[in-house]
Amino acid sequence: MASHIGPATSPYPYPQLLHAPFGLPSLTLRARSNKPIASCPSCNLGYQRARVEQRNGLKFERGTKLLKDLSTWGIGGPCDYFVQVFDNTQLVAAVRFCQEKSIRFIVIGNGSNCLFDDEGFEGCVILNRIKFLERVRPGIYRVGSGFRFNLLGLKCSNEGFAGLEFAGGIPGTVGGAIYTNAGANGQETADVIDSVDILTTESKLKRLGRNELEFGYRKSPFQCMKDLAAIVGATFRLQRSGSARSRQLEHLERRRISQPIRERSAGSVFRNPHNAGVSAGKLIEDAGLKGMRVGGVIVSEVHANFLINTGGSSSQDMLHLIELVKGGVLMRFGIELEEEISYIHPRKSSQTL
Ligand SMILES: NC(=O)C1=CN([C@@H]2O[C@H](COP(=O)(O)OP(=O)(O)OC[C@H]3O[C@@H](n4cnc5c(N)ncnc54)[C@H](OP(=O)(O)O)[C@@H]3O)[C@@H](O)[C@H]2O)C=CC1
Ligand SMILES: C=C(O[C@H]1[C@H](O)[C@@H](CO)O[C@H](OP(=O)(O)OP(=O)(O)OC[C@H]2O[C@@H](n3ccc(=O)[nH]c3=O)[C@H](O)[C@@H]2O)[C@@H]1NC(C)=O)C(=O)O
Repeated sequence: MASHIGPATSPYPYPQLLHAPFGLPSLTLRARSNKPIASCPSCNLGYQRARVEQRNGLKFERGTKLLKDLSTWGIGGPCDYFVQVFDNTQLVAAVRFCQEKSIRFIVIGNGSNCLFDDEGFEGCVILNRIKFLERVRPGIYRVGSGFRFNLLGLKCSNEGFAGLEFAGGIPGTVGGAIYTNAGANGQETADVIDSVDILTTESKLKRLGRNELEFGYRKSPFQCMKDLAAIVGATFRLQRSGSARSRQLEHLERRRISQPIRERSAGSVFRNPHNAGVSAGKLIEDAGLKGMRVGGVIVSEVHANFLINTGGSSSQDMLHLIELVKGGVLMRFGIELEEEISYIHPRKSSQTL
């Protein structure tokens, strides 16, 4: 998406309080710019004063936010700027701020489909918290893109409407689900979209009807929309059904048994290969790769398409294991797996691995 605006200007170092670990002698710490950091007068340890930039009621945290705290994998270093937005006006203001400063930005939801880098992100990370839910008519739900997809799925099914049963148990946001065209159990997000509201890079709000949007398996038009700043909301059209909730409970139970839901993962790492008639997870298992480990990352014994951060994993560990898995499947079956997750490069705009 066109989330990367202007050159990557990285005025590091930003603020972290960089106190040295307890017991260590006083150090002159250096941030990534190699500029020395001032000494703390009280404890004589190196530090930088935390800085927050305020603009139009928004608080931009500079250099203190660790991306590992924003991703389900628990991996990622600091971002130059971090801001949370709760409505469209704030989102517009955040995007304008980035444009004025010529800094890149990305919009994230729950970080359940992202691999951040240990080096962090030279730009601004906008955390989407646009969370309204409106019942327009029975079966028609208008919802903010920061609304939890799991919760939307549970509510709709409980209220007797079918189409979003599969969303139960999916850890992302509505925006992330639309962007990735999330799917499971034979259903996908695109099936029930009526329209999607977006913010363009020219700060225009636009409503796109379902017939203007072409989706595919784990593909949406938003992934290559040049003037997209963010998805801000969507309207879903569901069908009345007395069995939606019981179907959802069955899916949830199957998910609980077949996926390592309590571990640190990003769901399926690879898309299922097109026309191969077999899932990526099965291919990885049959290539003998379950349990393969690099540093803190392991191929799950429960579902081989899930790579688990067992603790202390680096982004390099993850990238390395992804390459090993791809290589193993290619060698054994001649099939090239394609990543489903997005890798957020610290400096480059491209997010493909
Ligand atoms: N089936 C399953 O069990 C699982 C499914 N998933 C899938 O991953 C999805 C990820 O959701 P979530 O965690 O919220 O997403 P993330 O925060 O992980 O973001 C993933 C990508 O989606 C884009 N994105 C997210 N929100 C928006 C938005 N409002 N507007 C435009 N682009 C957006 C971002 O693009 P950019 O970087 O370009 O800004 C980002 O790279 C889930 O909904 C689901 O599809 C994940 C785990 C398990
Ligand atoms: C988890 C995600 O979505 C999941 C979604 O939850 C499930 C449930 O419908 O179906 C897809 O997985 P999947 O194709 O691996 O589905 P599963 O039902 O788990 O497995 C398919 C087949 O492969 C076999 N299988 C799976 C994993 C494994 O390690 N070994 C194995 O043999 C299973 O036994 C089954 O016969 C989605 N993944 C993709 C890439 O399409 C996600 O997108 O992050």
